[in-house]
Amino acid sequence: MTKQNVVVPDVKSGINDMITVVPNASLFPSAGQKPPAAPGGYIGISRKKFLKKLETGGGAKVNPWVDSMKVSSPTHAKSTPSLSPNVDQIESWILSHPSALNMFEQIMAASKGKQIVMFLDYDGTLSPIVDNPDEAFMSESMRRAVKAVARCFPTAIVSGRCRDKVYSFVRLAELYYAGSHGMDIKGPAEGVICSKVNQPVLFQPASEFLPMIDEVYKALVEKTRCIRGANVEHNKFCVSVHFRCVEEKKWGALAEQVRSVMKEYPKLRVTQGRMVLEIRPIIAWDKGRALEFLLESLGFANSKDVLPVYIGDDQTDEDAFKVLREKGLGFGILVSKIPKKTNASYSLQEPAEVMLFLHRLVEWERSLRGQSRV
Ligand SMILES: O=P(O)(O)OC[C@H]1O[C@H](O[C@H]2O[C@H](CO)[C@@H](O)[C@H](O)[C@H]2O)[C@H](O)[C@@H](O)[C@@H]1O
Repeated sequence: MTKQNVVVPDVKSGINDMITVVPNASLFPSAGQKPPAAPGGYIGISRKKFLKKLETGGGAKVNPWVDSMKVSSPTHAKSTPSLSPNVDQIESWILSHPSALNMFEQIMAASKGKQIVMFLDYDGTLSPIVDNPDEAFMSESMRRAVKAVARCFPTAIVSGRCRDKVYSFVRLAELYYAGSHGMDIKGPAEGVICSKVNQPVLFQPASEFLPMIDEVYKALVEKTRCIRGANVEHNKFCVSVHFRCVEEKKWGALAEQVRSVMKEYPKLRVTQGRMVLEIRPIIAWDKGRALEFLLESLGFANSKDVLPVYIGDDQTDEDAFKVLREKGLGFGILVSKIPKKTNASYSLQEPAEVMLFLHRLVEWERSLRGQSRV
């Protein structure tokens, strides 16, 4: 196997999933290479303990892909007390990542004299996590909340999904959409002013990978056909292999099939999301770069007059949180019920709280403008 196709920069978990992060680790370490780093993103298990878990009887290493798949599984975490954070850890995490609802006034105080720009992840942020990715619908009340926010501030949806697919869920033409983990960016529909310079926005930095992604999608569908519950999703510039509905004892077989395909594609990498393996091009582009691109196209390149607020639940959202933190710009808000290592400043527990936060934003903006409350 070549070095390129073993890149696994992030392994994350999800909301109820006891997620862990394995930054810059390979899922398939080659000879002499260290096993994946400890789940540094997870609060509640030490690196030493995690490495120990990688060893089975006789010292044979468990397939690290399967291991990280297990660690990100709610059933696995629930049945493994050592993976659960204790009360002290939860309290200390809440102190360092307070609720964005409780801190609303402080957040708004920081926006004085600045243009707020909203960035919203989709799955797990605007819609609850469900078994079937095709049924991750957004509620009408959430749609109304996002629509109201977009009337007040430039608003973008930033998703791992194919842009058309996420648009079919959100159905609001006035938004910016960054699909395929930010590799497919489009501004609001024609007729809606979409940037300060009033130019349409369309950016696809991974176009040359389209044929390869089509090919790998077909190969993955074929190879995983025999594994009940496996679901391969074509996200245009990337592919998702879902294992949420695959029996845990089959995860090894699934990982093996994915590996057998991926070894032929050194220009693609695999990362892990919430019960999903994500296959995408090895290019220096992610949700963080998409955020920067959108701010620039809105006329806020290197500007201090902007306050971006990014809300997301996923490991891929960490790229955007990191950009905000490094630039000292705006705020990241992590949607999670459990402590996780994050670059976000604040937290919200679930999509219902995201909706409350959006409502408060709109009320705040309207009260500032002296408009009547709807
Ligand atoms: O960036 P996002 O908008 O959060 O997209 C990330 C992935 O979300 C979807 O998968 C996740 O949600 C599904 C529906 O709730 C769930 O079944 C799955 O287990 C989750 O991983 C989407 O299907 C993926 O293609 C996205 O990459």
